[in-house]
Amino acid sequence: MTAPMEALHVTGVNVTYPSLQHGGSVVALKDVNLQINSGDFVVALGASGCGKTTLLNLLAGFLSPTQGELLLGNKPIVGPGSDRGVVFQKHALLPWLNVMENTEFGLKLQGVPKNQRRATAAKNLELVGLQDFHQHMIYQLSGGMQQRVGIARALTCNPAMLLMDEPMAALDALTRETIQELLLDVWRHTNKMFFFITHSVEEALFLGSRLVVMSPRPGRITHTYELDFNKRFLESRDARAIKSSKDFIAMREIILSIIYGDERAAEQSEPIHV
Ligand SMILES: Nc1ncnc2c1ncn2[C@@H]1O[C@H](COP(=O)(O)OP(=O)(O)OP(=O)(O)O)[C@@H](O)[C@H]1O
Repeated sequence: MTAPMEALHVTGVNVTYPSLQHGGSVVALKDVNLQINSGDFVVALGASGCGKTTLLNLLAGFLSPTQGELLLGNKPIVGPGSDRGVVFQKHALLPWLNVMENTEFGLKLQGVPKNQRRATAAKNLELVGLQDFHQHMIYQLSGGMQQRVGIARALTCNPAMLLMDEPMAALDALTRETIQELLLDVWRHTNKMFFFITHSVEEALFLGSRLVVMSPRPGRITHTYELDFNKRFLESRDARAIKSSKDFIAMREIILSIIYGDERAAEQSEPIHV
């Protein structure tokens, strides 16, 4: 069974939260518009508080917009669903279950027969290089291996879209690079929509086929860039050569100057309240 080839449309989305500090409301997202097609790897980057997690929570269906619309295919997003898999930063696996049981968990909840769900989970564990670790308990795995289980688990219900909120943030630099490369292989293999949040400009440039830069107060998308460093990696397999290339470094400096500018501006301003 392949995931349906459908696009995600975010149109005119605003989110305001009640502000505990100031009594009024905080505008977390303002007039956000975004389209993601099958095979797009969209990375969101921006200064702290620019609304990245709020946007991911909307896509996951954990949160509803104050205004605007989110459509996956023809269906409005009104809550979490098996058409979207989420990979969290950490602590999302069930420690009392082994690797296979964690990976097949979503299919078990759906009532899929054991043989069938084990076959699907095994395929996804192979995709992330954990074919020899089915029986391991989560505490027996390194942080990088745990994130591989997280990715396999998020893929197991064959979602149209994979949502990732800083999934590499807790990993050491070397493991992080290995998982970045693995993620690009998974992306090429599955051709799903990927939405990925990071604080690392280098990671964003390396992974994304589209980079959306967000700016805080109020949170909005201010810049969009189409990128091909990921495709260049998939052709050459030489991540170091790509990350040290002139155009990669030039793009990194452009993005850093935007984000540093936003951070300085945010330090000097109060959140926008309504
Ligand atoms: N539940 C909430 N209640 C009130 N305000 C919130 C809530 N969640 C987020 N905010 C505010 O909304 C804004 C956007 O927050 P969000 O977590 O989406 O940003 P972010 O870009 O993911 O930040 P970071 O990079 O620091 O994780 C911030 O000003 C934050 O303080």
